[in-house]
Amino acid sequence: MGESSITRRGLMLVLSSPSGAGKTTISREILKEDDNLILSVSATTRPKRPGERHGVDYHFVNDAEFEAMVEKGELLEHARVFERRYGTPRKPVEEALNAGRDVLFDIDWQGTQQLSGKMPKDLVRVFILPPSQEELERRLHTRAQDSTEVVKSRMAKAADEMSHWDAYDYIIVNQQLERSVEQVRAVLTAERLRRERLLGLEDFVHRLRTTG
Ligand SMILES: Nc1nc2c(ncn2[C@@H]2O[C@H](COP(=O)(O)OP(=O)(O)O)[C@@H](O)[C@H]2O)c(=O)[nH]1
Ligand SMILES: Nc1ncnc2c1ncn2[C@@H]1O[C@H](COP(=O)(O)OP(=O)(O)O)[C@@H](O)[C@H]1O
Repeated sequence: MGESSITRRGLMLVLSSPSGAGKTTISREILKEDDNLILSVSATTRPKRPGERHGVDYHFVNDAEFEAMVEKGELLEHARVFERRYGTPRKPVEEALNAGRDVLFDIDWQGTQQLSGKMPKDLVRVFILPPSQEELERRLHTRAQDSTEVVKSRMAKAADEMSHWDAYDYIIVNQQLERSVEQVRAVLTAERLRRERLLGLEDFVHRLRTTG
């Protein structure tokens, strides 16, 4: 039996949420069990939290280094969040997509908006909401790596961030973690089958229809 000759361009799976809703936790679960999905590691000027690793969680850079990346056009998108700068390195993304690999982005609504303008066909946008305001606050405290002051400022911003839900294709309320993870997987499974992403389909069907 021959293999089907259908291949596919990679897709860009964007996960956004107000800080603390659970997107980092969900991303890690998805990445663990998906060989064709890689994480886009952003550059940021924010300080490293305990447990975070340079080049794995973020590329931790200073303001001058970040500005140099912007100047050289090395970032696909960039934005300011909580007074810090964040951006997506372009090269790894382009290489992955061309190789048929999918890329997961943990970026905010500003970055999503920029990518929507640049690469609308490759983009699948998922917005994650907390089940309630109380639970969001509880999760921010549980994470316990930010000062009370930072938690307060993040709660204040959450209301603003959540107003951008309508710029996303899929909305997931992260109540039970396992269920949310399943839901993101379902989106990924379906989006991978979209006709527009498939390459070599005409030839494949032509051969299926040719007798002899
Ligand atoms: N536009 C943009 N946003 C990013 C990027 N990397 C991270 N973010 C967003 O910046 C915000 C703060 O991220 P972080 O400091 O890691 O705190 P978190 O809220 O615990 O994830 C989150 O909303 C991220 O999605 C990026 O490369 N571009
Ligand atoms: N479904 C869930 N139920 C309970 N706690 C959760 C759930 N999802 C995430 N958390 C917890 O909430 C906190 C914030 O999650 P995190 O993934 O860091 O959020 P984000 O990346 O959106 O800022 C973490 O302590 C995490 O373990």
